[in-house]
Amino acid sequence: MSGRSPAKLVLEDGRVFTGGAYGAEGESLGEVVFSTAMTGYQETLTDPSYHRQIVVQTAPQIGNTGWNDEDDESKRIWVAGYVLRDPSRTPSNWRSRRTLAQELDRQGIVSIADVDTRTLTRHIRESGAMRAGVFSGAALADDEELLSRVRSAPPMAGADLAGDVSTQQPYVVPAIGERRFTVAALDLGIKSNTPRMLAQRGIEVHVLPVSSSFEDVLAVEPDGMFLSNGPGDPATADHPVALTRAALSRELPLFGICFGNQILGRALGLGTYKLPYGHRGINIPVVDAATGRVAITSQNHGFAVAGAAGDRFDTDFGAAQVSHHCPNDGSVEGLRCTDAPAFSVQYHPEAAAGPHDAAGLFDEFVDLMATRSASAS
Ligand SMILES: NC(=O)CC[C@H](N)C(=O)O
Repeated sequence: MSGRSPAKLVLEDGRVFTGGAYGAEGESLGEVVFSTAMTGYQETLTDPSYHRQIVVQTAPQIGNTGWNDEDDESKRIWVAGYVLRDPSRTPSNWRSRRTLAQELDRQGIVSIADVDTRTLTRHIRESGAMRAGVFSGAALADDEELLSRVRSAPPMAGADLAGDVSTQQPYVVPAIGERRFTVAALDLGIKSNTPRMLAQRGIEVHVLPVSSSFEDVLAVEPDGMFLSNGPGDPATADHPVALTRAALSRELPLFGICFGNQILGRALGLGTYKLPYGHRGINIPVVDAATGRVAITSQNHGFAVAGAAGDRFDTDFGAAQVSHHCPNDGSVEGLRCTDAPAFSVQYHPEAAAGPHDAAGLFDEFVDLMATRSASAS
């Protein structure tokens, strides 16, 4: 027996899972999604792309390395709630400062443990990601009442969330070593490791609020523009799409990750759609159309760009193609312009804790800026 007080996870379709209260007690509402990552839970919890989502970990034991003061991907935990099978009772790691449960409690994240996460994950795979709520303590009530609270929450489709997570003020992450390039990074929910990996390549990163104008972008005299990951439905990201179109028409070198891939897709005239249950994990294969090579990647998205493996299409900015796809479901995993210096991927080259197969994409961005500045001078 865990000794935990009762808690419930209630799904929008009426399915109820019982477990024990973990972290903070109370109520959390969001979209329930599962991640198959078996490590890196601290990075998952602090990834702003998980804003308004209740994350289920399929790995049964989570929390073994506790919580440290170095690995956060942002200033806080963003997941709305957390669902676990069997949290570690005795974390052990030289960097650990407190337990996962303590940190969830400290940040008020209402979570649930002792859940049959295997059954739950199968249910989400069959019925799709949907709204849900975690309830414990004073928030517990009968199932009908809890279900009506879940159904009153806003769905993820149509949610415009980048403004909730973006920085209010611009800030600069200096280049490590000699500064080679300056990049304007639009913060749609950027993870700390992204500016770090750019900085390691001699890039001075100006992280800009999502509300920035194209004049704000140009004011940093950028050699390139970067579109970050972020939460919410890409169909709502009209302003970032407009900024991207402005960058494309000026032939400003551009690189986008995840939400950034969806925004580039829209800027090129493609649609986006909601996947049934998304891709969340750290061992998801991606095929490169140019070489046929497969990379094992970290992913976290619920939407995708409409298209198919290897598609070539005309855009307002010349030709472009689907550069990568996922062999699991055939969905688009990358875009590349042929006539403009722009590319993007749906997966995460900045992934920490790994895998690192895709880290070379940051070098490609550097090469794109180097080619561009050589041809301009
Ligand atoms: N990690 C991300 O950038 C996610 C992008 C988008 N919110 C999605 O779920 O598809």
